[in-house]
Amino acid sequence: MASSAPIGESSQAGSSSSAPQSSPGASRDGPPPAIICIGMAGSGKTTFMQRLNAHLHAQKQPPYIINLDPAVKTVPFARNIDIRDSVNYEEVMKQYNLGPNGGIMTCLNLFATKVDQVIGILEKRAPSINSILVDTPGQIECFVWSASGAIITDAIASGFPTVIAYIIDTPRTKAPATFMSNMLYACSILYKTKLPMILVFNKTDAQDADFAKEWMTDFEAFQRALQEEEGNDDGVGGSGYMASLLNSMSLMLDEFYKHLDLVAVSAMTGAGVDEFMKAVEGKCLEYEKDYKPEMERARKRREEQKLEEKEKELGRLMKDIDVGDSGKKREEPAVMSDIESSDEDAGQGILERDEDEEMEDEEGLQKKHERIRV
Ligand SMILES: Nc1nc2c(ncn2[C@@H]2O[C@H](COP(=O)(O)OP(=O)(O)OP(=O)(O)O)[C@@H](O)[C@H]2O)c(=O)[nH]1
Repeated sequence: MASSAPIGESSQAGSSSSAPQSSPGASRDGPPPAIICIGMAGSGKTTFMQRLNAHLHAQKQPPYIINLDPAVKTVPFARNIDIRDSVNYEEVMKQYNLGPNGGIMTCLNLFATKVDQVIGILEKRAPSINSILVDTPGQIECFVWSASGAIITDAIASGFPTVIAYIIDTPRTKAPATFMSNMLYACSILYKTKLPMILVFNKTDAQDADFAKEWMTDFEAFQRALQEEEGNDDGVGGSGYMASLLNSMSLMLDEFYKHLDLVAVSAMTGAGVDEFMKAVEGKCLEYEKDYKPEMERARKRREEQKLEEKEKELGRLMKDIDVGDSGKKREEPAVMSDIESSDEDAGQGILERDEDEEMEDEEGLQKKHERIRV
């Protein structure tokens, strides 16, 4: 179990008082939106975050930034909360004898045990911040498919209107089959997180995203492109099972596209960032209207189930006590909490950074890590 760095306080979080109306946070009452950046390795998540950060700073609406990538060496922007302050990735790998992906997942697991503190800090900061940006590990599955990824995402989404920005490397998605694979992945993330999603076609300075817009709005155009890729005229994707698989998948995706916004951006040049922020506003409204009520219903169901299970367990325990004590009466616990173990660790460990903190060099990081024992 990772021991924790002391909890620090930032006095520099962005102020909303001077926020221009174009900010998603400024035009809303209630909590600021959270944007979780997810994308394949190398799709440009970090560069996109850097661009958003610069854009929001230029508008005098500095975002609140959380880095959830424990393996990243350097991050080119200031973070308010950084997973690397709580867990030492190298140390975790060494101590638990893990590979790179296992190391990331274990770091996320350790961090997830402190998520209530992160939410506490965010709630405290909420009145004075305009938006929350969350960077995730490049090993997408470590975050999206891990229990800790879900715990962190759910915790943020339960308090803040949350939008998933799925970053796509446009030049690498030009081939119809790759495009479809990427869309299927986006579909699975949408299904897993159940949060509003924006498809961010990045690197449009190198390859425009017109083809993607066309394929997402014109089913026949995509079918034609698939046909051309396979180099045949006898039906999409050739013959046999492959043809029917591609046909069914593209039909399914056609329905899925209705729930998505597509934005073409270049994290490198800054093109499309305004459109992205507008899309975030739209998705925040969607979150309030559709996602939040559904999430609350799901949470209520889970709580009811948990209570039911606890009652069953308590019943079993009482029976065991009666049987095991051969008739001798024991003192019964007064309340449920008397028989539950308490998590002593739960209230400590998250360090909130000073926004003015310098970007760490290797030496600085090393020193920080020495404070952190895993
Ligand atoms: N041409 C171009 N290159 C970009 C753009 N955005 C990012 N890149 C490049 O893409 C590469 C990967 O960018 P990163 O921001 O590190 O990508 P990432 O998704 O954070 O990477 P991981 O965290 O390792 O998964 C870098 O070489 C960037 O310079 C863009 O808009 N245009």
